[in-house]
Amino acid sequence: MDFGDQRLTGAEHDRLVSGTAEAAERDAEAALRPKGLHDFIGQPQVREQLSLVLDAAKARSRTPDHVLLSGPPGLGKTTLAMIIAHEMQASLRVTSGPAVQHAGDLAAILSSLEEGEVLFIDEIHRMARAAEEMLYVAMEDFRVDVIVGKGPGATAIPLDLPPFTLVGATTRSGLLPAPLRDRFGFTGHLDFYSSADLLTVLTRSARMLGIDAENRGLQEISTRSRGTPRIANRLLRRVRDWAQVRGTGIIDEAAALSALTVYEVDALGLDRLDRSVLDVLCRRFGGGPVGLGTLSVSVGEEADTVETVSEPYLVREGLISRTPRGRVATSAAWKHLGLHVPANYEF
Ligand SMILES: Nc1ncnc2c1ncn2[C@@H]1O[C@H](COP(=O)(O)OP(=O)(O)OP(=O)(O)O)[C@@H](O)[C@H]1O
Repeated sequence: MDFGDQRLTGAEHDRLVSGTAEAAERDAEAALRPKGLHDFIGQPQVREQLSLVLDAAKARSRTPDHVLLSGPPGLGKTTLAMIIAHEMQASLRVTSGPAVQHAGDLAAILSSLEEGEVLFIDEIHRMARAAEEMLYVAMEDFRVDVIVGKGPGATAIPLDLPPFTLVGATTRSGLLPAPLRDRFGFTGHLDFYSSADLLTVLTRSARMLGIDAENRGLQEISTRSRGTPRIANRLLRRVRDWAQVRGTGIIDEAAALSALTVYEVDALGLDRLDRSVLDVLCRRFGGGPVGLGTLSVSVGEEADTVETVSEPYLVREGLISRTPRGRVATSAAWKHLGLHVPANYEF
C-alpha cells in the first residue's frame, strides 16, 4: 500500500503518545483493523450516517456518494475507508495527497479505476493544485481530461471514467478549498474517543492478540491514550512487553501502572515533552505568557514540534492557553505538576 511520504518529525518518531503511525507499525495495525461497520467502535453519529449512505447506495445498486473523513491522526479514517470498500464488496485503491504531486499522477490512477472501486486519498489537503482541479471534474462528471502534447499544441482528450467512490481523509479540513469540499456528498468528522470506547477497543485488541488482560489494567491504558485508538493499541503492545518480561504475563492494574511509568506516560497521557513544556512554563516563567520561540528553545525542541505535536493536546486538556502575548499555563497545569498555584494567579 502506498501511503505517500508520511512526513514525521524526529520527535514524532520517538513518541509513544503520537497519533501518527510509524511505518513499522502498519502491520501490527492491519491485524487489528475492524473489517465491517458493526465492529467499528465508538463514533456513533458517523457510523450511523455512513451506514445510511452505504445502505441507500446498495438498495439503489449505485456507488455511494463521495465521502470526506476529517479528524486528527489515528482515529480511524483509513479504517473507515477500508470498511466502505468492504461493505460495498468493492476493491480499494490507496494513495495520499503528497504522492499526487502532478496532475499526471492522478490521471494515471483515475484512468485505471474499475467500476465501483473505492479510491482512498489520505491527506487529501496536501495534493497539488493542478491535480485538485482534475479531481473536481472526475468527482462530478466521472471524466478526466488527459492532456496530450505540450505548449500551444497541447490538446485535452476527454476520457470517461466508470462510477467510483472517492474517500478523502484530512487532518485539516479547513485547508481544503471549498470547491473540493462541496463535491463530497457526505462528510464525517471523527472526534476523540471516550475512555469507555477506548476500553472497548483495548478489550477487543487484547482478545485478538491473545493477551491475558484484566479490566483494571486495560482501563489504566485507556485513560492515558489521548482519546486515540492508535495510541491505545500502541500502549497495549508496550505494556504487554513489560508484563511478559518483568511481570507475570498478565496485564493487570499494577503491570499497566509500572509499564506506563517506565515509558514515562503519565496519568493524563502526557509524555516527557509535554511535561517539560509545562515545567518550563510554570517553574521558569512563572506561568507565562511566553512566546513559542522562547518556549521551544527552553525545552530543546523545534518550534514546529512544540506547536503541532505537544500543544494541541495540552490546550485540549485545558493545561495551557494561547494568548496574543504568548503561551500561559493554566491553574490545572500547576496542579498537574504537583505545584502550588501562585496567589492571585490570573490564568
Ligand atoms: N473505531 C475503532 N475501533 C477499533 N479500532 C480502531 C478504531 N479506529 C481506529 N482503530 C485502530 O486504530 C488504528 C489507527 O486507525 P487508522 O489508521 O484508521 O487511523 P487514521 O485516522 O487513518 O490515521 P492516519 O490519518 O494517521 O492514517 C488502526 O489499527 C485501527 O485498528
